[in-house]
Amino acid sequence: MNHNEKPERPGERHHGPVTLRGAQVQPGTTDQRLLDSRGPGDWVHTDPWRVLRIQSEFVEGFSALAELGPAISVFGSARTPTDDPFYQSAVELGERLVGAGFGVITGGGPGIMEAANKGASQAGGVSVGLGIELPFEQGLNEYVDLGIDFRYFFARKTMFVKYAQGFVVFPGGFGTLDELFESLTLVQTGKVTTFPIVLVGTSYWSGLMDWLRGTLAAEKKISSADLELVTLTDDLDEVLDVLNRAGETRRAQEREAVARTPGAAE
Ligand SMILES: C/C(=C\CNc1ncnc2c1ncn2[C@@H]1O[C@H](COP(=O)(O)O)[C@@H](O)[C@H]1O)CO
Repeated sequence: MNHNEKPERPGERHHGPVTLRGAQVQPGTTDQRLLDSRGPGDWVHTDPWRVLRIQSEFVEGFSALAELGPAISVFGSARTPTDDPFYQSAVELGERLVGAGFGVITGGGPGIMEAANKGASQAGGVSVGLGIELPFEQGLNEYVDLGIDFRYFFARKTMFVKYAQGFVVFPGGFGTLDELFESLTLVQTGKVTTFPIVLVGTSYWSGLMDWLRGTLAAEKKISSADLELVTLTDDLDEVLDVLNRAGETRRAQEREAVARTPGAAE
């Protein structure tokens, strides 16, 4: 009992504002009920429990990445072998992103993800891997210096966007397309602003770009301006240029926002 609680009469229990008497009084304490319980475990497979697990992925991700500086998310095929020219290009991009003051975020897996992490780590920068639980064991690639494993794709995808200033996308399959189109939708609908999306590999991506222009834009399912949300190039200088320019725009916007804040000029 603490000093401002009412004294308990025999057969009576107080829990904060609640008074329990007679059959309402449960034996033992709340701690005992938590620690001693040995009930069936099937509730861990229920949706209310999953909601807590999902929540914990956001909490873990937000706390691990809160102090990450400016970063770029790099995507591309998990199946790209180390002797593929795009692997080498992703290593170089990782290095150059670090040189330009960015950390590198990837899905933490093999292929292009490994290459970008390798470049970032070798250049002494921040190399982040956001792994995903898959039906087969694989683990984070060896060049990830800050790794988080996710059960849920959607929680992981939030981190790719929230902690990056832009996306660079190398040739890839369904996973890469999913990440590309999610980011395009977020930019198109204004959910993220000043967010460059760069596709590396003109010959790989030009069929898709032609289809977006010739079918989606032509049939007015997207506007022609939406096509300008993407930069298509083979040139890493251009990739860096696009990302740096967006970084400058973002910093100018932040300065303007501060200047508009009441009392900031005083
Ligand atoms: C296919 C193999 C391993 C898959 N391992 C992955 N680990 C982490 N992230 C992955 C993995 N596979 C896909 N992703 C995500 O999707 C993108 C690549 O998918 P794609 O279908 O290969 O284009 C990638 O950016 C990740 O975020 C066996 O080697």
